[in-house]
Amino acid sequence: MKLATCAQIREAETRAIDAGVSAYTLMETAASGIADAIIQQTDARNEEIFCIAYIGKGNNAGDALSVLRRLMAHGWNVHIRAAYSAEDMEGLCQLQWEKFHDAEASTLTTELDVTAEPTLLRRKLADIPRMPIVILDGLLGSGVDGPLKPAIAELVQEINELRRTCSNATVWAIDIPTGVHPDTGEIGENAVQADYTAAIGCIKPGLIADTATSHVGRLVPVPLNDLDIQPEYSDEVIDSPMLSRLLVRRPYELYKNKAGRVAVIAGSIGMLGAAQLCTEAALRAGVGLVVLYCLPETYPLLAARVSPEIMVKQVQTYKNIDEDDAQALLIGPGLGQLDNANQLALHALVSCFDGTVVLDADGINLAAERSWRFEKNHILTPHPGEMRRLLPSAGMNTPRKELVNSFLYNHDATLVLKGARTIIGQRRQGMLYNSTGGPSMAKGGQGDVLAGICAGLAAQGMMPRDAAALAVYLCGRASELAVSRGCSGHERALTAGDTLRHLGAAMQSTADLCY
Ligand SMILES: NC(=O)C1=CN([C@@H]2O[C@H](COP(=O)(O)OP(=O)(O)OC[C@H]3O[C@@H](n4cnc5c(N)ncnc54)[C@H](O)[C@@H]3O)[C@@H](O)[C@H]2O)[C@@H](O)CC1
Ligand SMILES: [K+]
Repeated sequence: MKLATCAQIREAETRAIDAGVSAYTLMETAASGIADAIIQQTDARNEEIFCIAYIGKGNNAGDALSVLRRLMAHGWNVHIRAAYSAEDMEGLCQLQWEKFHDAEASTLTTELDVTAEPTLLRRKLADIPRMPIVILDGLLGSGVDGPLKPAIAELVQEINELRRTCSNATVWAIDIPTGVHPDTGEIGENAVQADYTAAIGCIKPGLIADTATSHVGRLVPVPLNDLDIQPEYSDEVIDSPMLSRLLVRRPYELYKNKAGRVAVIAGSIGMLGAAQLCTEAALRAGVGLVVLYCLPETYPLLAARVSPEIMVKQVQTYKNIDEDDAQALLIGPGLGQLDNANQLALHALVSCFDGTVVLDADGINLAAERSWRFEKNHILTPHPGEMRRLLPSAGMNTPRKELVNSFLYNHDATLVLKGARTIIGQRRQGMLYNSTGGPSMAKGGQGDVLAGICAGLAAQGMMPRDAAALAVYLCGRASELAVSRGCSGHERALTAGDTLRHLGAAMQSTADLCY
């Protein structure tokens, strides 16, 4: 999904309305997408769900009320906390309030809590049986102007307090977390801490600012096709509509020698698992053949350990690798320190390799130490520490986008700067920001899986930037599915192996255009 400022989205809205689309239709389309996204992402498991909408008085509140009406129709228990009384609501918000009331006539759980003390709400929450709570932040959206007024600021605090104290509460910000500046990402004195932010029609640039990451949480792009946004940025947030074109159906006659081959140099004593994870990840990315090259000291250990589908070849030194058939070469996961001869051999191998080279972990450390030049067919997947080794002169607080730009100034490669909201950069191309994943992935082994998938996709013919974008998105999505489908149950319990085992489900969810 493209990036656009609040002013640009307002212009697009005016153009749409001039072309005959009503503001009400835009709101209903947005709300329908957001409600679908919430239902898709909420781990229902046949439980009842309690939803509280926090509303202001503008169109952002109108969106929240329209979403709430849909969730109520879906059988959820709903409740509203409003900053203002119904008479103060603006046009479309008031209309949505009336529609909500009409729809709600046959149910009994809703009230407009304008004056109620927060303690009443807490008592009410204590009374209801333990069930998942979804909190909607519909306080303020792109119409925000200046510091939050007290009526809004108080409810922001209440949302954050509920999130902090109720382990079963999930906060969904509608369009923007209230208190985060939509265009700059500056965080106000009070700002909602969201688990998900459903971005409507475009991504406001503030949502991908480093400062805003922990307030925005998982970005959920909700398309609004009636808006013809003309962005001045070429940067984009990766979403399933962007990637589904890459997951094409395979020809029936495909066989292993035509499905790509990856050569891997990974693993050392103490880090054998990295080789196991990255080779299996390449296989699961759909590649036909994976060959792992090992030095004599690791050969017997790795040969006994990696998946049976992997070919394991022993070489006395990396100079002896003669690999003409592979379309991708992956170097680095758990590789450890090499002697000088093997370092030189790897440089020579990379320099003459025509396919895609994926460098990760110790592969990056080696390249940084030896000041390798990176070319168009190279993908590097550094975490922030490895990035600092690639750019030793960069300041500690340099924004991540600037780090990527500094690197691309000197190198023609595709750079994947890992972290919350992984960034993918390539010269003369807009930056790509990932939307999937989360803190569940903060664990060893995830990078090995990512590197293996990158190499596996590239070996199947994907361009480096496409392979990197799809790999990053799939790893995040697979991790989310592993947590929500109960394989790891709680975000803390996820392992890289769980991510790997959910790769197929993530591919299907991406092809199905899930949020
Ligand atoms: N642009 C579009 O095409 C669409 C926008 N939609 C929604 O509309 C939202 C924008 O709606 P609005 O322009 O009505 O704006 P908001 O709903 O963000 O809020 C505007 C209201 O908040 C008040 N306000 C502004 N700054 C404040 C502050 N610091 N403290 C307290 N109150 C403050 C204003 O006086 C005004 O009453 C978007 O974020 C999105 O949720 C959707 O309905 C879909 C279509
Ligand atoms: K909001």
